[in-house]
Amino acid sequence: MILEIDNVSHAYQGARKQRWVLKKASHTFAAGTFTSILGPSGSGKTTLLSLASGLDLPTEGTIRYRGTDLRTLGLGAYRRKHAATIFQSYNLLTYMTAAQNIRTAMEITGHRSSRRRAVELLERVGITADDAHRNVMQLSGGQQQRVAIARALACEVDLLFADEPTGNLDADTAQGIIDIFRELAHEQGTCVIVVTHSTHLARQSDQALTLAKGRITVGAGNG
Ligand SMILES: Nc1ncnc2c1ncn2[C@@H]1O[C@H](COP(=O)(O)OP(=O)(O)OP(=O)(O)O)[C@@H](O)[C@H]1O
Repeated sequence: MILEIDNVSHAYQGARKQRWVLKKASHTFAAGTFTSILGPSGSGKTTLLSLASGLDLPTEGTIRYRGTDLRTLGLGAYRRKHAATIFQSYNLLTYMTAAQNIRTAMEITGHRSSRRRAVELLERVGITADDAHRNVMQLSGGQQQRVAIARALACEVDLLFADEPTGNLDADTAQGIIDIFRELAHEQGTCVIVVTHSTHLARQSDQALTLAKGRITVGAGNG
């Protein structure tokens, strides 16, 4: 298994006491699968994603990448080498062009920065060569989302996380993004894990999980 969430509990410190958001959540994820995670607002989906993508360590329990505890692997190394995340807000560098954003990600993750490869990756997600050289702030929300996906592809990792990737997009653009995720999982063997409120997206994933009461259950549930 590429990723194991093993009895993970997570608490945030409140004014007076700790508030447990995850309570002994467990699940294992295989390479080459596209998984959606549904659940009511506030159920801890983003928290689970941030732990699984190595932004923070769980209060209790273990997360393993190919059998190794992330504590042993180191969160920084895990994020650089194995896990890419597409955030709700895209987190693009706003003073750069789309291609420059991709090249920066290549440099940060230790890949050779190449203008040609950056444009290739952008074209793969439907950004034209012309748009690749425009400042990202001149692109639409859907295009910025695609740039964020191309940036994740540039990292050449085998785990891809996305938080509400189709939330602000029209139906056609959203479908294009879902198709990219399916292709990445099924043709490149990437493990794609997406947090969403969209049952349309969940129906097209290989596996829908629901987070409720701090635990993960298999199936789309009522979330
Ligand atoms: N950094 C933090 N500090 C304290 N509490 C937090 C923090 N992040 C999240 N929470 C709380 O943890 C709970 C779960 O939040 P989380 O964002 O993980 O839920 P979610 O399922 O992703 O919600 P949504 O669907 O609305 O995005 C919420 O009650 C939230 O207020």
